[in-house]
Formats: sequence, structure tokens, C-alpha cells
Amino acid sequence: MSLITCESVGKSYGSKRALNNVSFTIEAGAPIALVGPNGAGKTTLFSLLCGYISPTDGQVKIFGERPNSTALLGQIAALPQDARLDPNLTVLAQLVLFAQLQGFNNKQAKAESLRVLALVGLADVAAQKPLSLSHGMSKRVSIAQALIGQPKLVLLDEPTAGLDPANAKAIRELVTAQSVHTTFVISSHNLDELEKLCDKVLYLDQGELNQSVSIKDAQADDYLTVSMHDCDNEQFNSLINAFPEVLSVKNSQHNEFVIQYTKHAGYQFELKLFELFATHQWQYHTLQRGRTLEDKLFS
Ligand SMILES: Nc1ncnc2c1ncn2[C@@H]1O[C@H](COP(=O)(O)OP(=O)(O)OP(=O)(O)O)[C@@H](O)[C@H]1O
Repeated sequence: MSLITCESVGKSYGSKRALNNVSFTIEAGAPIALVGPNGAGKTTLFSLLCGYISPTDGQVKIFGERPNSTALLGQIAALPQDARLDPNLTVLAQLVLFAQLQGFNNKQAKAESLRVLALVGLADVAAQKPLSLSHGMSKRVSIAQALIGQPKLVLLDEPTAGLDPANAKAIRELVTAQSVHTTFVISSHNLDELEKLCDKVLYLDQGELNQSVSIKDAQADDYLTVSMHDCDNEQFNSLINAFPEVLSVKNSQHNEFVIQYTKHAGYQFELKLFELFATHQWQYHTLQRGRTLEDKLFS
């Protein structure tokens, strides 16, 4: 059975249509990205999946159940964008409280809270109150809270927003490790990050599901994305375009080129590229097979 099924889902807030005719199916497995501009309806979709609000039209099912069904108790968790910890309770006390709400007894709740705190690398702050924690640590505690009871589905709204690179990396590693038994749906504006984490991307725009893109799709080998240190862009363009296997070259952004080429050219084409770089003493910064997520969504 599919993990999430949305059929013709719409949501209106009074006269404001936040989601319109959204349909998709998600199977359990690798993390899924939810992308879209501000106001696209991402938080609304998360709220529908969590059962905080009900759709105006259509239906949402999780493992075949309505999101607020008691059959799903403990199976779905969410990190809201504006998650706040209770400033009056220690980190451990509030996690224990949430574990108890999920049905753990006192002893199990404490053990489970310490387990999830260890997962996010914060076992040593159990006795502290939230005001003594940094922003990144608070976010990790909120993620620990979402992992209580090892839910099958975890929705993360902007999990790394405002975090320093080390904290953001720690969260990405945590998501990857937990993906063995938990499916994450991650809303973020950080496309580079989503590209590292996810296989599939749902792109919402003005309340409509505009695209559903597979990051590791079969067509990836038709493109190379190369970022150059320094080269003459015009000369680069014309010399690459002169290769018979090249179908198009696009200067996607400063010093970055997306080269589309015929699939049968294979590795030989890459060797020709390197020879060209050597001849002109051009240094490349990165060479990536396929296109970036940004290019797939916005080109
Ligand atoms: N409670 C509400 N009442 C009225 N309008 C709302 C409400 N919640 C959201 N909206 C509107 O619905 C639309 C979708 O909002 P939503 O918060 O779901 O978008 P979002 O993609 O999460 O945006 P962001 O990236 O800025 O967080 C917006 O136009 C927003 O103003």
C-alpha cells in the first residue's frame, strides 16, 4: 500500500485558494523533497498530511487511512517550520512528555527520549532548558522529538533553515541514516541540499503541483554540468558546440555550463572534454553527470 495518496486535493482559506487539484502518490523509501516559492502551499500540504487541517476538496490518505485516524497514532511526525520548545521544561522533560502522549510509560518514555537525543548528538543537553541552547541545537531537539517512537513518516518543514554548515550537515546525515526505516518528506528552499538527500521532488507553484521530478532519472547521462574556474565563455560555448555529439550548451549561470549530448557518446565524450580543457589550460571546478535540480526545475 502506498505511503501517501493525495487525490484531487484542494484547500481554501475563505476566498484564498491555497491548494488546487493536487494529486500524487508516494511510496515508502528514500526522502522526498517538497519545493516551491513562498506561498506555494507547502505548509498547507504538510498540515493536511498531519491532519491539523482538512482538505476542502479531494482526499488525503496515509497507509490508506485519513491523516487524523487513530490507526496512525505514532506513525506520522512533523517538524513544523516554527517549532518551539517549552522554555520552562528541560529538554528531557519535554521529550518524555511527548513520548508519554504517544503511549510510552514513564520508564520507556525516558529511555526513548534519551535514544532520540543520542541520535541527534545531544545526549549531554538532556538536563538543560531550551534557552541555553543555540538555534541549531534547538532545531536538533525538535527533530529528536519528531523521531520519538520511530514513525514511518516524518515531515520536515525547513529543517536546516538558519543553521550553520556543520549543523546542517549533521541533520542531513541523520536523515540519511534514519531513512532505512522512516520516509522523510522535506520542504526546503535549499535545492543543493535536497539534491544530496532526495530521489524525488514535488514542485508546488501557486497551489498547483507543477512538476514531479526524479533526481536520479534515467536521462541523467544525457547531460553534463560543468563549473569552470576561469575560461572564455564564448570560446567555451563555440568549441563545445562543435563536437558532433553535443546537442546543446547552455551557460546556466556564471561559469556554469549544462551540456546536452547524445547518450551513445558515453565516456569518450568526457575524455574529449578533458583534452579540450588541457589544450586551453582551462581548469574546471566541478563536473557533474546530469543536471542540477535547479536547472531541471527552472530551465
Ligand atoms: N490560515 C490561513 N488563512 C488564510 N490564508 C492562509 C492561511 N495559511 C496560509 N494561507 C495562504 O495560503 C497560501 C499558501 O500558504 P503556505 O503557508 O501553505 O505556503 P508555503 O509554500 O508554505 O510558503 P512559505 O515558503 O513562505 O512558507 C499563501 O497565499 C498564504 O497566504
